[in-house]
Amino acid sequence: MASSRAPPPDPWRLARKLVAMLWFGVACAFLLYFLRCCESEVTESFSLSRDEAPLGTGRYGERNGTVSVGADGRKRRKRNAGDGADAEGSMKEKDWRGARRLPHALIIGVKKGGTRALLEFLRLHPDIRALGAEPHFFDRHYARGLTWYRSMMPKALDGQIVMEKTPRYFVTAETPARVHAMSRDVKLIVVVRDPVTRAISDYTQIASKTPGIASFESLAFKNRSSGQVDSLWSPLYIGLYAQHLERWLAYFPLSQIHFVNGERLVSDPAFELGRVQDFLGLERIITDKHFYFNKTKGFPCLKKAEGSAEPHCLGKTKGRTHVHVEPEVIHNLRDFYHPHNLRFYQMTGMDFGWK
Ligand SMILES: Nc1ncnc2c1ncn2[C@@H]1O[C@H](COP(=O)(O)OS(=O)(=O)O)[C@@H](OP(=O)(O)O)[C@H]1O
Repeated sequence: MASSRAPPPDPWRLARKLVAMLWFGVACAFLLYFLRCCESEVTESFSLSRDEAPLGTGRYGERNGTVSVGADGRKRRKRNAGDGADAEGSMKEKDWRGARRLPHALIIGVKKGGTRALLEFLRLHPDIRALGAEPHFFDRHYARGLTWYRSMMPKALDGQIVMEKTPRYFVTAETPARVHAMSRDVKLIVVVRDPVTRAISDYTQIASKTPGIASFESLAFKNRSSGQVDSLWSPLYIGLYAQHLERWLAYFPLSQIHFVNGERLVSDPAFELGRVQDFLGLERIITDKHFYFNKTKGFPCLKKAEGSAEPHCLGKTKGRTHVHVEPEVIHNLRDFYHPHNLRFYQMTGMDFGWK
């Protein structure tokens, strides 16, 4: 009688099946990993080819149906009620979805004008992604190329404005042409402050790092007795705003350059922030509700810092006590800057009221 029992399984066949299944599993896992990993790179190379465009057209916002085109033709992310304060947090969660892009806006100066305060305040805006450090790309690291520069930028969603600040850009001769070569549409922001106070602030910082440095009074003049100012001494040279602006105007129209009043950034930060948000084509989200005046610091501070619930003032190197400078020297410098300031007011169409 024939047996009805099935023959025992062939161990080799079983092993081959198992190996094939294992390979299939490994291949699937690899494929999934590869797709996820490369998603941001695909977006990056996409935006790299769009270096000319001020706002790239990465696809994430579009896929979510959250991008609209504004009157200026720029794409904007639509914000839901409640978005804003926690937008940065949610951005961090979704960081892998963003793409690194070249900046759409630059704070190009001036040193000691209040550039850090402006950047810190702007970072509260959910449509701004700002690099914290100063990359010094256009003045020091230009040879590293735009790919390097782009890799320094924080990831941003479609419609978000990427920006950085390097105050030295305003005064370096080669920078305007280089910035223009990156993008003719980039928006430029300059925080200006009374050039005499700015020079003293600059010197105070230099002196804090240079023990034994000569006095401000002796460095400010080529010849103290004749009152001939040394306009090439860096703390004084930076304050020749009209001269520096002229170089930028050879490449960019005035309408593309926004001037922040450094004194008013201290006395009324919400006012200046409102103007900057308008200039950047952003909804006015940063308002006086975000600031309080810290009596100890003597400066406006943030009620809540970016990504935190804690109040935040700028560090010790911002808003420090200036070195004493003889009143007569201050008077001489005011006279020296007077015609330069008038020219600057004329060029910008703004009277900053420096004495
Ligand atoms: N809110 C707030 N808190 C502190 N400091 C403030 C603020 N707003 C503007 N400022 C002024 O910013 C000055 C420093 O300017 P910068 O940030 O451009 O300096 S730097 O070039 O980056 O070194 C700094 O200059 P000094 O007062 O001379 O230290 C401040 O006057």
